[in-house]
Amino acid sequence: MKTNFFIIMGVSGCGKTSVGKALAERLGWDFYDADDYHPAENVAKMASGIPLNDDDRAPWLRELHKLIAGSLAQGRPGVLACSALKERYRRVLLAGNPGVQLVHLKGSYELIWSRMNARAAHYMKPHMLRSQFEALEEPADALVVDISLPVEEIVERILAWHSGVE
Ligand SMILES: Nc1ncnc2c1ncn2[C@@H]1O[C@H](COP(=O)(O)OP(=O)(O)OP(=O)(O)O)[C@@H](O)[C@H]1O
Ligand SMILES: O=C(O)[C@H](O)[C@@H](O)[C@H](O)[C@H](O)CO
Repeated sequence: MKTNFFIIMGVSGCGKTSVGKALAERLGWDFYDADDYHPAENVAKMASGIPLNDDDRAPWLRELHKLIAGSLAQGRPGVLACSALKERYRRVLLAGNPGVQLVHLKGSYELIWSRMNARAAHYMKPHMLRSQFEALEEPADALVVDISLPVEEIVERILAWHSGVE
């Protein structure tokens, strides 16, 4: 199956936005950041230091599923940066959406912690990182890329995979 859509996933601060944008630019595909689709209540909850639960994420995931289905239906390939931490969340995103490839940006707690602390003001505060790792269920079917590499190199690896399988 030809890949028409990438979901760049992983815990907060793993580099989804940086890698997703750069990848979309290289491919000439549309870029979407799932953070832009959180309802205001979810952002307020995270900003107050409370992790989201399954119920908070459910409507957000349904919205993102529609987004992917809509872009595939229009024949517009895309890249979505989305935490997609649990298997059941990924099932919602992928249901009936063929040609979507997951890319898991994987790195240590310590590395991501240090990057989150260095990042300019963001509603997701570094102390929330523990809960992100607790929620994470690593996918078995993703392309896994090590985030200690520079963004450009991560993008090269995804592009190499993409050209190798098609
Ligand atoms: N491969 C990398 N090498 C060095 N720095 C990186 C890399 N990837 C991301 N960063 C930096 O780490 C920080 C977090 O990256 P980014 O915002 O892209 O992550 P994210 O997964 O989208 O985070 P969130 O989900 O919390 O929005 C940023 O300051 C970014 O510049
Ligand atoms: O599922 C979640 O808990 C959220 O999507 C978070 O991962 C943040 O929105 C994102 O990472 C921004 O920091």
